[in-house]
Amino acid sequence: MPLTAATGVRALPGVGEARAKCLEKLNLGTVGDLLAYFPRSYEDRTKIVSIAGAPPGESVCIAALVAEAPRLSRIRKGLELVKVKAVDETAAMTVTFFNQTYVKDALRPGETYVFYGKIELMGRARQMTNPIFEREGRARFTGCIMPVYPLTAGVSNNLLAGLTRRCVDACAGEIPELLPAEVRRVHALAQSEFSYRNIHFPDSWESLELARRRLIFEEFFYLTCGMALLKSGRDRGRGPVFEYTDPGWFCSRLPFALTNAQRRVIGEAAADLGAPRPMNRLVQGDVGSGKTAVAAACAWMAYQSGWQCAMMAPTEILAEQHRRSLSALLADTGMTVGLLTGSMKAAEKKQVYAALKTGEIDLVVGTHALLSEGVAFARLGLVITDEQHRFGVAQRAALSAKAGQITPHVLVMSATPIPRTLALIIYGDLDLSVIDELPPGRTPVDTFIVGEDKRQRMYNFVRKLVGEGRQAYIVCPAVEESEPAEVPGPTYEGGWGEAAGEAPHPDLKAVTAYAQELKTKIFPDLRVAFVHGRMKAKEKDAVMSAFAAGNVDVLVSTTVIEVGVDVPNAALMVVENAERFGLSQLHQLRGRVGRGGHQSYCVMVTSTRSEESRRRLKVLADTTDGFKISEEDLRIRGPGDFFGARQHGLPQLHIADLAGDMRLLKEAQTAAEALLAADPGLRSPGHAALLERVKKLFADNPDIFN
Ligand SMILES: Nc1ncnc2c1ncn2[C@@H]1O[C@H](COP(=O)(O)OP(=O)(O)OP(=O)(O)O)[C@@H](O)[C@H]1O
Repeated sequence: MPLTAATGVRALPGVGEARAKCLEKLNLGTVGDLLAYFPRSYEDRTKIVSIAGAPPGESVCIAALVAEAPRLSRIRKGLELVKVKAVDETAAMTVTFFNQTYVKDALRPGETYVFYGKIELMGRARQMTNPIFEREGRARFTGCIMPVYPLTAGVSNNLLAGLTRRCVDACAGEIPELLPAEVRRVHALAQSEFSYRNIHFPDSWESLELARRRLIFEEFFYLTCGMALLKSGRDRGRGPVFEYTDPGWFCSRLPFALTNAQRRVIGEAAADLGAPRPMNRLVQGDVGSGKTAVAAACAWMAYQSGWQCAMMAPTEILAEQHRRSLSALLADTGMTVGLLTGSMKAAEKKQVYAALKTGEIDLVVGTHALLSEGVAFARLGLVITDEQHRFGVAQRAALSAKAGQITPHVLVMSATPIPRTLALIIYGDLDLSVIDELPPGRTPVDTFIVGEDKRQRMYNFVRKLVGEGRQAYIVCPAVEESEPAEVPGPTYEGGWGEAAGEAPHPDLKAVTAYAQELKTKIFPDLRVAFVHGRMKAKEKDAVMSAFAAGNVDVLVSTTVIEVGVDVPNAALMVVENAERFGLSQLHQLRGRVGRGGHQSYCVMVTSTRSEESRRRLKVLADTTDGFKISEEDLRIRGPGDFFGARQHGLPQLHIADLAGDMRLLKEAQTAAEALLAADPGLRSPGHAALLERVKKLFADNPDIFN
């Protein structure tokens, strides 16, 4: 039976049940999976030299004749040696294999093999240890550019290379060419078959580059098309038209005058809310730029128009805080604000469910608990998510689905400024509003980088500020707090950001121990408290509330306070082991202070000697512009770290890298835009296969195209 992309791996020679199981661990179930399993690097095995001409210590290929029968000797138990003499016209060498007895029969005297390995000189004798070899002329593992695949137990590189070679030979030509000819011509892209052949078994480095370019472009192209289709799909939905879209009264009674940027963004949202097409807007604002007021204004317009609003936050502390600050901003509006989090008692939840269903609650703030089955609304018209890259397309869609037949308006808030090209990809389905102005009267946070030698001075400084009536945070990098499970559920809720069920991080004790030390030895006269993600929600809330109320002077914390926590009286942020944080994260942490009228400070304590780390931290000391910082962060760490593993909710990319291949990303964006302008929705029959492929890339979220 001829191989096709759909053929299971069991049909390949040498793959039995056990091997198939091992391959499954790498998600390799079919020939098509193997074809799309790209090497992570390549080994240059193209250099073929003579024995005498081989530079010692360098990996090379040598074609040599096996001069005599290999000899097997047992040195001791568990150590067996096969030695063989090989010659070419320039010299002889001894080839030694440890614990590979099969070699004894595999190498035949009088035949020529190509050996790939390093020549070592022992006096004047030449020797090679454990080389890879194959019969001359086969050129499967030697004399070529060898792909190096990501592996797992039971799957060797040679096995994968062998299987993939078979698949490529049998069906690379069958892979349909989905990139339109015009796109390939304009962007000088290689053909599909060529690219699949050469990404696995490049015939030269130039061919490899061409193949990579095409495949990366292709992936970006599908991604951009997908995001654009998503957006146009949303645009076609029917939204609730808000009759009341004048935020004037709401704004006039706020305790502060809105900034121009806030006004503009509220205006943009109001225009969306009054239109029949559902709003899909991302509000990006640097830390402390006042996004909450924008959310409140929208929620109020929903209420005035007779619709309910749901706001989803990534953590319980934030949900609770949003509820507090929204309640304050909406105090005299007559709106009922509710809270729904996973740690609430079942009876409390039930009450909220009922009140949402009857429409008694006008605005509900909550965590992922809002997505629970029991949650149903009377008239959900507006969904707000506070993202920080934590929800992504699928979860936003899940909350919107609670609105039943209509497509509610969606407002996404993000405090992590991201470079525009990336924003287009990650939030490509959204319109963008930027709050690019801070409320007046904010003095920039003074930022210092200090070493261990200044620790005592830092403590004195904490004491001095507390003496002046301010409060301080001291953050330790102990636990990966801010990495919630990707899917909503009890893990996230219960664990509050740390995967529940995992053994506590050994450093966690450090936070508690450090807090204890501060409490008893360093600041016995101050009110010191601590908070971390493994505490029960109630305990955390109690500590946070006490801090917010000014009843705690020094709050020792893990990064649970990273996003959004708002205590204007806090004027000092100390970050321990600052080198262990990402720049954007440090920027977020710094954003927890300087929120009131007080001069505020950020002290980054580090004992790192690494030049690179110090340079990174200096970026932060030099600028307070979140966009600049995020660009630098992206440049240094790449998008994986930047967003946390797969937190952006995008399909997983096989070969393209969102930070590294920025130029190709831009090219692909341009090409996709042009194609979609000519054929919106990719409805022409000639693009049917392309459309299928785009949908497949988003297969994790099949609903998003409906
Ligand atoms: N126009 C304004 N004038 C004065 N203060 C304001 C203004 N807008 C908001 N604030 C205050 O600034 C603080 C920060 O606002 P908010 O919490 O909405 O910021 P944010 O954009 O959500 O920032 P973060 O992402 O860091 O939480 C709050 O204490 C809020 O009351």
